Amino acid sequence: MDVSLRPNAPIDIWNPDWNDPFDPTVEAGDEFAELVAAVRAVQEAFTRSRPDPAAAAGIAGTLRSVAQRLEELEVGEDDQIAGHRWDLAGRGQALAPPLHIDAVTETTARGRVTVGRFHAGRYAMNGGVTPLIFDEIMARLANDSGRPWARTAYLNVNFRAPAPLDVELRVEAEYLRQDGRKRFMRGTMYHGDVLVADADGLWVELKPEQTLNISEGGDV
Ligand SMILES: CCCCCCCCCCCCCCCC(=O)SCCNC(=O)CCNC(=O)[C@H](O)C(C)(C)COP(=O)(O)OP(=O)(O)OC[C@H]1O[C@@H](n2cnc3c(N)ncnc32)[C@H](O)[C@@H]1OP(=O)(O)O
Repeated sequence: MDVSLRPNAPIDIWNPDWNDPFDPTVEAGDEFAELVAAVRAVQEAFTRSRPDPAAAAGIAGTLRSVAQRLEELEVGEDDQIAGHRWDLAGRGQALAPPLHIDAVTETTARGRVTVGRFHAGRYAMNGGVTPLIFDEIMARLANDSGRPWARTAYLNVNFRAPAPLDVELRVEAEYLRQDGRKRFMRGTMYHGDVLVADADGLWVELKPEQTLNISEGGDV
C-alpha cells in the first residue's frame, strides 16, 4: 500500500549556508532516495502486518541479511547519508516522519507531512512523533539564514486535537524573537483548518567553546 511515505519532492529546499560537512552532491541521485523509500515501506508494511510464525521467521532472516550488507558499508556519522540529504523529506532519516519543508525565510518555515501507522499511537499520530516534527522544522528555522549553531533547550508541545493518519498535515514555524544567545520559536500543525498541535521552543546558540560534535571533546 502506498501511504505517501515516498520522498516525492524532488528538492524541498537547499540552503548552501547550512553548516554541514557532508557533501550531498555526491549521492544526490535517486538511488539513495529509493533506498530510504524502501526502508520506510518496510517499516510501514511491518507495522500493518500480522505474519504467521513461519512468515515472521523467513522475513526476519531476509532483513538480517539486509542489515549485514549495510553493516559492511558503515561510515562515520559525518559521512553517512541518512539525516544529511537536506533535499529529501525527513533528510533521508528513515525514522523521522517524512516532513517536506517547502519554504524557509529568515523568520518562517512551512512544510507538510503525512504519517502512516508506523508513526501512529492508536488511530492517530503518536504523541512522541509530533515533537519530532516540530523539532525538525523549528530547529531548521532556528539554524537557518547563516545563524550560528544552536541546540534545542526546551520544546513544549500542546496536543489540541488528534492528528489523523494518511492525510497531509500543514506544519509551520515562526522565529518569534532573539534575546542574546536565546532564540524563541513557535510551531503550529494543522489538519485543514483544525489546529492539531502547537509548540513553543527555545534554541540556545552554542558558545565558542561548545562543540556540536560532543564526541570530539571540548565543552558540551
Ligand atoms: C529521528 C530524528 C533524528 C533527528 C536528527 C536531528 C538532526 C538535526 C540536525 C539539525 C540540527 C542541528 C543542531 C543539533 C541540535 C540538536 O540535535 S539538539 C538535541 C536536543 N538538545 C540538546 O541535546 C541540548 C542539551 N543542552 C545543552 O546542550 C545546553 O543545555 C544548552 C541548550 C546548549 C544551553 O547550555 P548553555 O550554553 O550552558 O546555556 P546557559 O549559558 O546556561 O544559558 C543560556 C541562556 O539560556 C537559558 N536556558 C538554557 N537552557 C534553558 C532551558 N532549558 N529553559 C529555559 N531557559 C534556558 C538560560 O537561562 C540562559 O538565559 P540568560 O541567563 O542568558 O537569560
